[in-house]
Amino acid sequence: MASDSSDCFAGFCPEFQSFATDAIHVGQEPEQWSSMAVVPPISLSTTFKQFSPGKHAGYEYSRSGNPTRNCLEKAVAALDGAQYCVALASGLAATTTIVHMLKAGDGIVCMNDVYGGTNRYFSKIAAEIGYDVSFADFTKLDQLKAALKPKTKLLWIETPTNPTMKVVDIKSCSEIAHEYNKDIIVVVDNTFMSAYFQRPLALGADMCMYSATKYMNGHSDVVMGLISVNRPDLYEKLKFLQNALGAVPSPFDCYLCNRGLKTLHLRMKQHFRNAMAAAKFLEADPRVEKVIYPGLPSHPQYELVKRQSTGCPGMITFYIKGKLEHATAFLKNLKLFSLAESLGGYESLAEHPAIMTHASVSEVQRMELGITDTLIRMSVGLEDEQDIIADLDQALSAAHAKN
Ligand SMILES: Cc1ncc(COP(=O)(O)O)c(C=O)c1O
Ligand SMILES: N[C@@H](CC[Se]C[C@H](N)C(=O)O)C(=O)O
Repeated sequence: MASDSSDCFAGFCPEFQSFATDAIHVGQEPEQWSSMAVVPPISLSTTFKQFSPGKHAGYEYSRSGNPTRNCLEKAVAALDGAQYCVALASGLAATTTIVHMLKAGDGIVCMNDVYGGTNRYFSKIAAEIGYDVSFADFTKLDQLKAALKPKTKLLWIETPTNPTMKVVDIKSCSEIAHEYNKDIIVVVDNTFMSAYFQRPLALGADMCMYSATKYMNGHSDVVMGLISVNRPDLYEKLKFLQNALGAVPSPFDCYLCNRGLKTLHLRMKQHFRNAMAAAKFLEADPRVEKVIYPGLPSHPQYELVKRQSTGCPGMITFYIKGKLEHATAFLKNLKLFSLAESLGGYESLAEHPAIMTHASVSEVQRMELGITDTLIRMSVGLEDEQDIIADLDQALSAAHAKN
Protein backbone atom coordinates (compact mmCIF):
# COMPACT_ATOMS: atom_id res chain seq x y z
CA MET A 1 0.00 0.00 0.00
CA ALA A 2 1.24 3.51 -0.79
CA SER A 3 2.56 5.42 2.24
CA ASP A 4 1.24 8.87 3.04
CA SER A 5 3.66 11.22 1.33
CA SER A 6 1.08 14.01 0.93
CA ASP A 7 2.75 16.13 3.60
CA CYS A 8 6.21 16.07 2.03
CA PHE A 9 5.79 19.71 0.90
CA ALA A 10 5.09 20.95 4.47
CA GLY A 11 7.54 23.65 5.54
CA PHE A 12 8.97 24.24 2.04
CA CYS A 13 8.67 27.55 0.19
CA PRO A 14 5.36 28.02 -1.64
CA GLU A 15 5.13 27.05 -5.31
CA PHE A 16 6.23 29.81 -7.74
CA GLN A 17 3.18 31.70 -8.91
CA SER A 18 1.68 30.68 -12.27
CA PHE A 19 4.50 28.20 -12.89
CA ALA A 20 2.34 25.71 -14.80
CA THR A 21 0.63 28.42 -16.82
CA ASP A 22 3.97 29.92 -17.82
CA ALA A 23 5.41 26.48 -18.69
CA ILE A 24 2.48 25.87 -21.00
CA HIS A 25 2.07 29.32 -22.56
CA VAL A 26 5.14 31.61 -22.40
CA GLY A 27 6.92 31.73 -25.76
CA GLN A 28 4.34 29.43 -27.30
CA GLU A 29 1.94 32.05 -28.71
CA PRO A 30 0.26 30.69 -31.90
CA GLU A 31 0.19 34.26 -33.28
CA GLN A 32 3.97 34.14 -33.90
CA TRP A 33 3.41 31.70 -36.80
CA SER A 34 1.51 32.50 -39.99
CA SER A 35 -0.08 29.03 -39.63
CA MET A 36 -1.23 29.90 -36.05
CA ALA A 37 0.20 26.53 -34.93
CA VAL A 38 -0.67 25.90 -31.28
CA VAL A 39 2.35 23.61 -30.82
CA PRO A 40 5.61 25.31 -31.92
CA PRO A 41 6.80 23.78 -35.20
CA ILE A 42 10.24 22.14 -35.52
CA SER A 43 12.03 24.69 -37.65
CA LEU A 44 14.70 22.68 -39.49
CA SER A 45 15.82 25.28 -42.03
CA THR A 46 19.46 26.19 -41.48
CA THR A 47 19.02 29.55 -43.20
CA PHE A 48 16.38 32.23 -43.58
CA LYS A 49 15.55 34.42 -46.59
CA GLN A 50 16.40 38.11 -46.17
CA PHE A 51 14.33 41.03 -47.54
CA SER A 52 17.50 42.90 -48.45
CA PRO A 53 21.10 42.35 -47.24
CA GLY A 54 21.02 42.42 -43.43
CA LYS A 55 17.23 43.00 -43.30
CA HIS A 56 15.37 39.91 -42.20
CA ALA A 57 12.39 38.68 -40.16
CA GLY A 58 14.50 38.01 -37.04
CA TYR A 59 16.50 34.99 -38.16
CA GLU A 60 19.47 34.67 -40.49
CA TYR A 61 21.27 31.39 -39.76
CA SER A 62 20.16 28.61 -37.42
CA ARG A 63 23.27 28.59 -35.19
CA SER A 64 22.75 32.32 -34.54
CA GLY A 65 19.03 31.97 -33.84
CA ASN A 66 16.31 29.43 -34.48
CA PRO A 67 12.52 29.80 -34.06
CA THR A 68 12.04 26.49 -32.17
CA ARG A 69 15.01 27.25 -29.91
CA ASN A 70 13.60 30.72 -29.30
CA CYS A 71 10.29 29.25 -28.01
CA LEU A 72 12.20 27.03 -25.58
CA GLU A 73 14.49 29.84 -24.39
CA LYS A 74 11.53 32.12 -23.67
CA ALA A 75 9.71 29.42 -21.70
CA VAL A 76 12.78 28.54 -19.62
CA ALA A 77 13.50 32.21 -18.86
CA ALA A 78 9.96 32.58 -17.51
CA LEU A 79 10.27 29.45 -15.37
CA ASP A 80 13.53 30.70 -13.87
CA GLY A 81 12.05 34.14 -13.14
CA ALA A 82 14.62 35.44 -15.64
CA GLN A 83 14.69 37.90 -18.51
CA TYR A 84 16.79 35.76 -20.80
CA CYS A 85 17.88 32.20 -21.51
CA VAL A 86 20.29 30.59 -23.94
CA ALA A 87 20.12 26.91 -24.91
CA LEU A 88 23.33 24.96 -25.58
CA ALA A 89 24.17 21.51 -26.91
CA SER A 90 24.75 19.91 -23.48
CA GLY A 91 25.17 20.80 -19.82
CA LEU A 92 28.92 20.71 -20.27
CA ALA A 93 28.62 22.94 -23.35
CA ALA A 94 26.79 25.42 -21.08
CA THR A 95 29.66 25.19 -18.57
CA THR A 96 32.38 25.73 -21.17
CA THR A 97 30.42 28.60 -22.74
CA ILE A 98 30.21 30.33 -19.35
CA VAL A 99 33.95 29.84 -18.71
CA HIS A 100 34.72 31.42 -22.10
CA MET A 101 33.50 34.70 -20.60
CA LEU A 102 36.69 34.77 -18.50
CA LYS A 103 40.23 35.61 -19.49
CA ALA A 104 43.25 33.32 -19.03
CA GLY A 105 44.58 33.82 -15.49
CA ASP A 106 41.15 34.57 -14.01
CA GLY A 107 40.16 32.59 -10.93
CA ILE A 108 37.36 30.02 -10.65
CA VAL A 109 36.25 28.75 -7.25
CA CYS A 110 34.10 25.63 -7.46
CA MET A 111 32.09 23.74 -4.86
CA ASN A 112 34.15 20.66 -3.99
CA ASP A 113 31.36 18.16 -4.60
CA VAL A 114 30.05 18.60 -8.15
CA TYR A 115 29.12 16.38 -11.07
CA GLY A 116 32.21 14.33 -12.11
CA GLY A 117 32.31 15.87 -15.60
CA THR A 118 32.25 19.40 -14.16
CA ASN A 119 35.12 18.47 -11.84
CA ARG A 120 36.97 16.92 -14.82
CA TYR A 121 36.46 20.04 -16.96
CA PHE A 122 37.62 22.46 -14.25
CA SER A 123 40.56 20.40 -12.98
CA LYS A 124 41.80 18.76 -16.18
CA ILE A 125 40.95 21.34 -18.87
CA ALA A 126 40.27 24.84 -17.46
CA ALA A 127 43.21 24.59 -15.03
CA GLU A 128 45.49 23.34 -17.84
CA ILE A 129 44.67 26.25 -20.17
CA GLY A 130 45.50 28.90 -17.60
CA TYR A 131 42.54 29.49 -15.30
CA ASP A 132 43.29 29.51 -11.58
CA VAL A 133 40.91 26.76 -10.39
CA SER A 134 40.31 25.85 -6.78
CA PHE A 135 37.71 23.80 -4.92
CA ALA A 136 36.14 24.47 -1.50
CA ASP A 137 33.29 23.14 0.60
CA PHE A 138 30.70 25.92 0.35
CA THR A 139 28.56 24.34 3.05
CA LYS A 140 31.20 25.91 5.32
CA LEU A 141 31.04 29.60 4.53
CA ASP A 142 34.46 30.23 6.11
CA GLN A 143 35.98 27.92 3.50
CA LEU A 144 34.31 29.92 0.76
CA LYS A 145 35.58 33.23 2.21
CA ALA A 146 39.12 31.83 2.44
CA ALA A 147 39.01 30.64 -1.17
CA LEU A 148 38.15 34.03 -2.70
CA LYS A 149 41.09 35.92 -4.24
CA PRO A 150 41.43 39.25 -6.06
CA LYS A 151 41.60 37.32 -9.36
CA THR A 152 38.41 35.29 -8.64
CA LYS A 153 35.88 35.94 -11.41
CA LEU A 154 33.59 32.92 -11.21
CA LEU A 155 31.96 31.07 -8.32
CA TRP A 156 30.49 27.69 -9.27
CA ILE A 157 27.80 26.33 -6.98
CA GLU A 158 25.99 23.04 -7.42
CA THR A 159 23.13 22.34 -5.01
CA PRO A 160 22.13 19.71 -4.09
CA THR A 161 25.45 18.26 -5.13
CA ASN A 162 25.99 15.27 -7.34
CA PRO A 163 26.31 12.70 -5.82
CA THR A 164 26.50 13.38 -2.06
CA MET A 165 23.46 15.69 -1.96
CA LYS A 166 25.09 18.51 0.02
CA VAL A 167 22.94 21.64 0.07
CA VAL A 168 24.63 25.02 -0.41
CA ASP A 169 23.16 28.30 0.87
CA ILE A 170 22.79 30.18 -2.44
CA LYS A 171 21.84 33.52 -0.84
CA SER A 172 24.73 33.58 1.65
CA CYS A 173 27.30 32.43 -0.93
CA SER A 174 26.12 35.04 -3.45
CA GLU A 175 26.27 37.80 -0.81
CA ILE A 176 29.76 36.77 0.30
CA ALA A 177 31.05 36.66 -3.28
CA HIS A 178 29.44 39.94 -4.32
CA GLU A 179 30.58 41.75 -1.17
CA TYR A 180 34.11 40.56 -1.85
CA ASN A 181 33.91 41.72 -5.48
CA LYS A 182 30.66 42.68 -7.17
CA ASP A 183 32.09 41.49 -10.51
CA ILE A 184 32.32 37.85 -9.46
CA ILE A 185 29.81 35.87 -11.51
CA VAL A 186 27.91 33.47 -9.28
CA VAL A 187 26.64 30.45 -11.19
CA VAL A 188 24.30 27.83 -9.76
CA ASP A 189 24.04 24.44 -11.43
CA ASN A 190 20.32 23.87 -10.82
CA THR A 191 20.17 20.50 -12.59
CA PHE A 192 19.03 18.46 -9.58
CA MET A 193 16.28 20.82 -8.43
CA SER A 194 14.97 21.99 -11.82
CA ALA A 195 13.23 25.34 -12.22
CA TYR A 196 10.21 23.96 -10.39
CA PHE A 197 11.95 23.54 -7.04
CA GLN A 198 14.55 26.32 -6.99
CA ARG A 199 15.12 29.81 -8.41
CA PRO A 200 18.80 30.69 -7.90
CA LEU A 201 18.49 34.13 -9.55
CA ALA A 202 15.93 35.23 -6.94
CA LEU A 203 18.42 34.15 -4.26
CA GLY A 204 21.19 36.41 -5.60
CA ALA A 205 23.00 34.25 -8.18
CA ASP A 206 23.92 35.79 -11.53
CA MET A 207 23.39 32.69 -13.65
CA CYS A 208 21.26 29.61 -13.36
CA MET A 209 22.44 26.70 -15.50
CA TYR A 210 21.16 23.21 -16.19
CA SER A 211 22.02 19.97 -17.73
CA ALA A 212 18.57 19.94 -19.37
CA THR A 213 19.38 16.33 -20.20
CA LYS A 214 17.90 15.68 -16.77
CA TYR A 215 14.66 16.95 -15.18
CA MET A 216 14.05 19.95 -17.45
CA ASN A 217 13.53 17.65 -20.45
CA GLY A 218 12.62 14.77 -18.19
CA HIS A 219 12.31 11.96 -20.72
CA SER A 220 15.93 10.76 -21.10
CA ASP A 221 15.91 11.44 -24.83
CA VAL A 222 17.70 14.80 -25.16
CA VAL A 223 21.21 16.03 -24.28
CA MET A 224 21.06 19.79 -23.70
CA GLY A 225 22.22 22.71 -21.55
CA LEU A 226 20.40 25.88 -20.50
CA ILE A 227 21.55 29.14 -18.92
CA SER A 228 19.17 31.79 -17.56
CA VAL A 229 20.19 35.34 -16.58
CA ASN A 230 18.64 38.66 -15.69
CA ARG A 231 21.57 40.96 -16.46
CA PRO A 232 21.49 42.26 -20.06
CA ASP A 233 25.32 42.48 -20.16
CA LEU A 234 25.68 38.79 -19.25
CA TYR A 235 23.00 37.84 -21.77
CA GLU A 236 24.75 39.75 -24.57
CA LYS A 237 28.01 37.93 -23.81
CA LEU A 238 26.32 34.52 -23.65
CA LYS A 239 24.36 35.16 -26.82
CA PHE A 240 27.59 36.16 -28.57
CA LEU A 241 29.35 33.01 -27.31
CA GLN A 242 26.41 30.77 -28.20
CA ASN A 243 26.87 31.85 -31.81
CA ALA A 244 30.64 32.29 -31.81
CA LEU A 245 31.48 28.98 -30.10
CA GLY A 246 28.60 27.23 -31.82
CA ALA A 247 27.62 24.60 -29.25
CA VAL A 248 23.92 24.82 -30.10
CA PRO A 249 21.19 22.19 -29.71
CA SER A 250 19.24 20.87 -32.70
CA PRO A 251 15.72 22.22 -33.38
CA PHE A 252 14.35 18.73 -32.79
CA ASP A 253 15.94 18.57 -29.33
CA CYS A 254 14.60 22.07 -28.59
CA TYR A 255 11.13 20.88 -29.57
CA LEU A 256 11.39 17.86 -27.26
CA CYS A 257 12.71 19.85 -24.30
CA ASN A 258 10.04 22.51 -24.81
CA ARG A 259 7.47 19.72 -24.72
CA GLY A 260 9.03 18.23 -21.59
CA LEU A 261 8.63 21.56 -19.77
CA LYS A 262 4.84 21.36 -20.09
CA THR A 263 4.73 18.61 -17.46
CA LEU A 264 7.70 19.69 -15.32
CA HIS A 265 5.50 20.74 -12.39
CA LEU A 266 3.56 17.46 -12.41
CA ARG A 267 6.66 15.33 -12.78
CA MET A 268 8.61 17.08 -10.01
CA LYS A 269 5.76 16.75 -7.51
CA GLN A 270 5.55 13.01 -8.16
CA HIS A 271 9.35 12.59 -8.10
CA PHE A 272 9.28 14.21 -4.64
CA ARG A 273 6.47 11.98 -3.35
CA ASN A 274 8.07 8.78 -4.68
CA ALA A 275 11.58 9.71 -3.50
CA MET A 276 10.30 10.63 -0.06
CA ALA A 277 8.61 7.23 0.27
CA ALA A 278 11.75 5.45 -0.97
CA ALA A 279 14.03 7.49 1.33
CA LYS A 280 11.85 6.72 4.37
CA PHE A 281 11.85 3.03 3.46
CA LEU A 282 15.64 2.93 3.09
CA GLU A 283 16.24 4.93 6.28
CA ALA A 284 14.24 2.39 8.29
CA ASP A 285 15.97 -0.62 6.74
CA PRO A 286 18.70 -2.40 8.75
CA ARG A 287 20.56 -3.36 5.52
CA VAL A 288 21.22 0.33 4.84
CA GLU A 289 24.00 2.26 6.59
CA LYS A 290 22.88 5.83 5.88
CA VAL A 291 20.48 7.69 3.59
CA ILE A 292 21.19 11.19 2.26
CA TYR A 293 18.00 12.85 1.04
CA PRO A 294 17.39 16.60 1.51
CA GLY A 295 13.68 15.98 2.10
CA LEU A 296 14.39 13.96 5.25
CA PRO A 297 14.74 15.72 8.62
CA SER A 298 17.99 13.72 9.06
CA HIS A 299 19.65 15.67 6.23
CA PRO A 300 22.23 18.08 7.72
CA GLN A 301 20.86 21.04 5.73
CA TYR A 302 17.16 20.16 6.01
CA GLU A 303 16.24 23.62 7.39
CA LEU A 304 18.20 25.36 4.62
CA VAL A 305 16.65 23.33 1.83
CA LYS A 306 13.17 24.18 3.11
CA ARG A 307 14.16 27.86 3.22
CA GLN A 308 15.48 28.09 -0.34
CA SER A 309 13.47 25.50 -2.28
CA THR A 310 9.87 24.54 -2.95
CA GLY A 311 10.55 20.79 -2.70
CA CYS A 312 13.07 18.03 -3.41
CA PRO A 313 13.75 15.98 -6.53
CA GLY A 314 13.96 12.23 -7.00
CA MET A 315 17.67 11.99 -6.23
CA ILE A 316 18.62 9.81 -3.25
CA THR A 317 22.08 8.70 -2.23
CA PHE A 318 22.66 5.96 0.30
CA TYR A 319 25.40 3.78 1.75
CA ILE A 320 24.54 0.09 1.70
CA LYS A 321 25.86 -1.96 4.65
CA GLY A 322 28.79 -4.13 3.69
CA LYS A 323 31.37 -3.75 0.95
CA LEU A 324 31.66 -3.14 -2.78
CA GLU A 325 30.25 -6.63 -3.47
CA HIS A 326 27.02 -5.71 -1.63
CA ALA A 327 26.65 -2.50 -3.64
CA THR A 328 27.30 -4.37 -6.87
CA ALA A 329 24.87 -7.17 -5.99
CA PHE A 330 22.18 -4.62 -5.09
CA LEU A 331 22.61 -2.79 -8.40
CA LYS A 332 22.70 -6.00 -10.47
CA ASN A 333 19.55 -7.35 -8.85
CA LEU A 334 17.36 -4.30 -9.38
CA LYS A 335 14.56 -5.10 -11.80
CA LEU A 336 12.41 -1.97 -12.10
CA PHE A 337 15.36 0.42 -11.71
CA SER A 338 17.84 0.32 -14.60
CA LEU A 339 21.53 0.29 -13.74
CA ALA A 340 22.49 3.35 -15.78
CA GLU A 341 24.15 6.77 -15.67
CA SER A 342 22.06 9.95 -15.90
CA LEU A 343 19.02 11.02 -13.90
CA GLY A 344 15.85 13.07 -13.94
CA GLY A 345 13.84 11.02 -16.43
CA TYR A 346 10.42 9.46 -15.80
CA GLU A 347 12.09 6.06 -15.28
CA SER A 348 13.95 4.97 -12.15
CA LEU A 349 17.73 4.62 -12.48
CA ALA A 350 20.46 3.58 -10.08
CA GLU A 351 24.22 3.73 -10.35
CA HIS A 352 27.57 3.41 -8.57
CA PRO A 353 29.18 6.91 -8.57
CA ALA A 354 32.74 5.74 -7.74
CA ILE A 355 32.81 3.41 -10.77
CA MET A 356 30.41 5.22 -13.08
CA THR A 357 29.47 8.94 -13.02
CA HIS A 358 32.35 10.12 -10.82
CA ALA A 359 35.12 7.83 -12.10
CA SER A 360 36.87 10.94 -13.45
CA VAL A 361 37.23 12.40 -9.93
CA SER A 362 40.57 11.49 -8.33
CA GLU A 363 40.45 8.71 -5.74
CA VAL A 364 41.81 11.06 -3.06
CA GLN A 365 39.02 13.57 -3.74
CA ARG A 366 36.41 10.81 -3.88
CA MET A 367 37.45 9.56 -0.45
CA GLU A 368 37.38 13.12 0.97
CA LEU A 369 33.86 13.55 -0.38
CA GLY A 370 32.55 10.19 0.80
CA ILE A 371 32.18 8.70 -2.70
CA THR A 372 33.07 5.23 -1.46
CA ASP A 373 32.53 1.69 -2.71
CA THR A 374 29.24 1.36 -0.82
CA LEU A 375 27.71 4.62 -2.06
CA ILE A 376 24.72 4.16 -4.37
CA ARG A 377 22.88 6.96 -6.19
CA MET A 378 19.28 6.61 -7.33
CA SER A 379 17.09 8.72 -9.56
CA VAL A 380 13.61 7.77 -8.40
CA GLY A 381 11.20 7.90 -11.30
CA LEU A 382 7.46 8.16 -11.72
CA GLU A 383 6.46 4.51 -11.41
CA ASP A 384 4.02 3.39 -8.72
CA GLU A 385 5.42 3.88 -5.24
CA GLN A 386 4.77 0.32 -4.04
CA ASP A 387 6.60 -1.12 -7.07
CA ILE A 388 9.60 1.14 -6.44
CA ILE A 389 9.80 0.05 -2.82
CA ALA A 390 9.28 -3.62 -3.64
CA ASP A 391 12.19 -3.45 -6.09
CA LEU A 392 14.50 -1.83 -3.53
CA ASP A 393 13.46 -4.41 -0.94
CA GLN A 394 14.15 -7.42 -3.15
CA ALA A 395 17.50 -6.02 -4.35
CA LEU A 396 18.58 -5.38 -0.74
CA SER A 397 17.59 -8.96 0.11
CA ALA A 398 19.60 -10.28 -2.83
CA ALA A 399 22.61 -8.16 -1.83
CA HIS A 400 22.56 -9.47 1.73
CA ALA A 401 21.42 -13.02 0.93
CA LYS A 402 24.75 -14.58 1.90
CA ASN A 403 24.99 -12.79 5.27
C1 LIG B 1 24.66 18.29 -12.02
C2 LIG B 1 25.12 18.13 -13.45
N1 LIG B 1 25.59 19.20 -14.11
C3 LIG B 1 26.04 19.11 -15.37
C4 LIG B 1 26.04 17.91 -16.04
C5 LIG B 1 26.55 17.86 -17.46
O1 LIG B 1 25.45 17.75 -18.33
P1 LIG B 1 25.44 17.05 -19.75
O2 LIG B 1 25.60 15.59 -19.57
O3 LIG B 1 24.11 17.45 -20.30
O4 LIG B 1 26.57 17.62 -20.50
C6 LIG B 1 25.55 16.75 -15.40
C7 LIG B 1 25.51 15.41 -16.02
O5 LIG B 1 26.04 15.08 -17.03
C8 LIG B 1 25.08 16.88 -14.06
O6 LIG B 1 24.63 15.82 -13.39
N1 LIG C 1 30.52 8.54 -18.68
C1 LIG C 1 30.15 9.92 -18.61
C2 LIG C 1 29.49 10.16 -17.31
C3 LIG C 1 28.12 10.62 -17.53
SE1 LIG C 1 27.39 11.05 -15.92
C4 LIG C 1 25.76 11.70 -16.46
C5 LIG C 1 25.06 12.44 -15.38
N2 LIG C 1 25.61 13.73 -15.15
C6 LIG C 1 25.00 11.70 -14.09
O1 LIG C 1 25.47 12.25 -13.07
O2 LIG C 1 24.46 10.60 -14.07
C7 LIG C 1 31.35 10.81 -18.66
O3 LIG C 1 31.19 12.01 -18.90
O4 LIG C 1 32.46 10.34 -18.48
